[in-house]
Amino acid sequence: MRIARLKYAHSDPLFRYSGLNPVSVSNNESIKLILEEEVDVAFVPLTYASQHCDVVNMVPYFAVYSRGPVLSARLFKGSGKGYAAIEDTSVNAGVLSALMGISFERVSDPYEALRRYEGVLVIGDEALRMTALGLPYITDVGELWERRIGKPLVYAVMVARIGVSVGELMSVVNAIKASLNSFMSNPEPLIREVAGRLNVPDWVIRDYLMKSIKYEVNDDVIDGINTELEVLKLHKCLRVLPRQQ
Ligand SMILES: C=C(O[C@@H]1C=C(C(=O)O)C=C[C@H]1O)C(=O)O
Repeated sequence: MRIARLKYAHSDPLFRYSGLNPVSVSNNESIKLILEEEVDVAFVPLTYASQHCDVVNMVPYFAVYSRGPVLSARLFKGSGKGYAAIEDTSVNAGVLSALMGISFERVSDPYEALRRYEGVLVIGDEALRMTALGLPYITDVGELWERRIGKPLVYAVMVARIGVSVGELMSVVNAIKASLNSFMSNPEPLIREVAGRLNVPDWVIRDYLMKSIKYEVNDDVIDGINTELEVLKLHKCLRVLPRQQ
């Protein structure tokens, strides 16, 4: 099976020890690879999964979500007017639009944007670097969601193109499960590896991968997804594959 992972640090525990060889892509690219049939399985933002529910099913074992401060999705405080977001966000931008009633211009350089806007939404590894620098922020999206909604905030879901082999899919699920188990049983080597790559202190990645980001899908996560689709005004058409016994 051809597989796409998200390029951000949150997905390292899912794949680092999996033995799989996924292509590593941005949020916006991940759904394109599915639509172009370049990959069969991918982690994609919940927004795009729901917008393409005619093409994909959700695979209900792993997702990328948080319960509380996420560290990697923050509206950083700038010194100008209005709000901007980097290009590769739809989930976090949708959440802030829905909960704060704000809209975003799009920017490619978040540091430059801090001079021009009063708030700049940054996600992913660059947001972790800004968090590590202690840059002031208006809100952490995971923290805001927890306070206002009180359910899991799901950023990315695992999807498979409709019609792919369930047997092959389950071997991918098992490989990801094995990777997560390896990480959890001895987290420090990967924490150090990721911290070195991002050039941030180990504690930031330890907090991020051990406390902020969660992976395991359960009924609360499915319920959180349904609430999130309502809040973001997205279609509730995404089918969830039955779990194999
Ligand atoms: C929490 C994060 O999740 C990412 C943010 C997303 C978004 O804002 O659209 C979508 C999927 C995730 O890759 C992050 O990278 O900061």
